[in-house]
Amino acid sequence: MSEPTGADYRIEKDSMGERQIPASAYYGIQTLRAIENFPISGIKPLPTYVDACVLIKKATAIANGELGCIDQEISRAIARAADEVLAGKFRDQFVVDIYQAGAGTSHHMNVNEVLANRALEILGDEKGNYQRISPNDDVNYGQSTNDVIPTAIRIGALLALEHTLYPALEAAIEAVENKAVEFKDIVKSGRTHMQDAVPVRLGESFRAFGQILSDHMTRIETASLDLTVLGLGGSAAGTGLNTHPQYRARVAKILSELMNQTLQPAPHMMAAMQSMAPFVNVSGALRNLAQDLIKISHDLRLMDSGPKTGLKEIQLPPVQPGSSIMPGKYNPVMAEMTSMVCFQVMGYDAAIAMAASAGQLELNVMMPLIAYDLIHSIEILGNTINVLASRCLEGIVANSDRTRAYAEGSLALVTALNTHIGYLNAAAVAKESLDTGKSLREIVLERGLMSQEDLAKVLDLEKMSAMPGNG
Ligand SMILES: N[C@@H](CC(=O)O)C(=O)O
Repeated sequence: MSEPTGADYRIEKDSMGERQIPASAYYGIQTLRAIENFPISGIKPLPTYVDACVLIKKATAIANGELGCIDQEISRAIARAADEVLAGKFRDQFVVDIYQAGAGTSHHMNVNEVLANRALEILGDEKGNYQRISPNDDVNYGQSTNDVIPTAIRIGALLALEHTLYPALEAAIEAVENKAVEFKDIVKSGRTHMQDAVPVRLGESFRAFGQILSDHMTRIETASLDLTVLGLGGSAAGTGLNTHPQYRARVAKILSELMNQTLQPAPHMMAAMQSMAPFVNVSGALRNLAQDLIKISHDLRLMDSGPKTGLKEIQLPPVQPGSSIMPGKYNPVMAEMTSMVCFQVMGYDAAIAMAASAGQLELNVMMPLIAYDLIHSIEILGNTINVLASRCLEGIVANSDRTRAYAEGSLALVTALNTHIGYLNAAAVAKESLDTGKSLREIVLERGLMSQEDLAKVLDLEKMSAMPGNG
């Protein structure tokens, strides 16, 4: 980065020396060094992660102000600066690459510097006058990256779940449950091993999707309970050095109020700071959802395959021309995109697992990777499920003639004859039907295995495909 010139810069000083900082910048010298050290991915911190860090800084400023650890006026200025960032201002000032200093110290100092400089301006002072408000001594009073960042990952994940994933899952569940009702009488051939199996109802296939998704939502909600237990107040190593005795409880209470969610201090700060288990747990629940979502999106693609040479049991809503060369082609693009996002979530989960296992003694320095991968996982899954619901699931149309024809022609219907003519006789009927093209009905009657009347009762597709209790 080239140094700014003339009145365009201010001089800031840290333990390594002096540097020129662009006069307009709210970040400071430690952020500048991190920008230079980590030109890695070009990916800046996720807005939700910035929100999480800034919410924590607001809570710590209020707690430390109330406890007399920092000046009241400074506490109020930091809290106001935090509110401005939360309202969307200064977002371009959070600039450190996601692959950065272990533990997240660079991003953390970026947050401390932006809030200190904006708080200085709020008090009518100049940016960079750290004698008055210091990023380290005031904004970061009684805190360390080591307790702030694991807390920020918790808060960021909770925000992302609440704002993105849960509403999307609710919309998708509602969409497939509506389809379950709409398709309740539509009989289709079941398929196991990708071979003809006994008939089912298309509506039940969608009811199953709904149940699968709502079970995942419960699993994720259960896993996320761990995120509400905070190591904030442990400072550098979990002992709480430099914190007021009442700080832990007070900051958790203030953060709970800001989040409108019950958060509590961990029974053992060191454990909550060192162990990444809560993140692995949530990520595992996301991976689990992703795996079933892949299954569902693949099922949709299979059932929609065609239009002339595939199953075409359902029609997914066409949302864009599919081909750059083949006219009139509409591809199941929403389902395709869903699978890709799910693979990414599974990749993030593998990276999170490796990072989580790399803690040493008092700290796991791999937290920046966990922060990005976990929050991004939640958000891309949420965004995916949201558009999958509105642009695909809600508009699915059944091709009931096609499903009926497949179901009627399926050899697996002989399964219903097992209890009447025995498995071996039924297998012989199926084989003859496959070899000769004659219908199952015809062969059973020819062989005198059942009366026409009994056969009609047994080969009743509606009865065969009914779920117990659903008629
Ligand atoms: N991660 C730092 C602490 C901090 O940045 O506050 C360390 O343990 O050295």
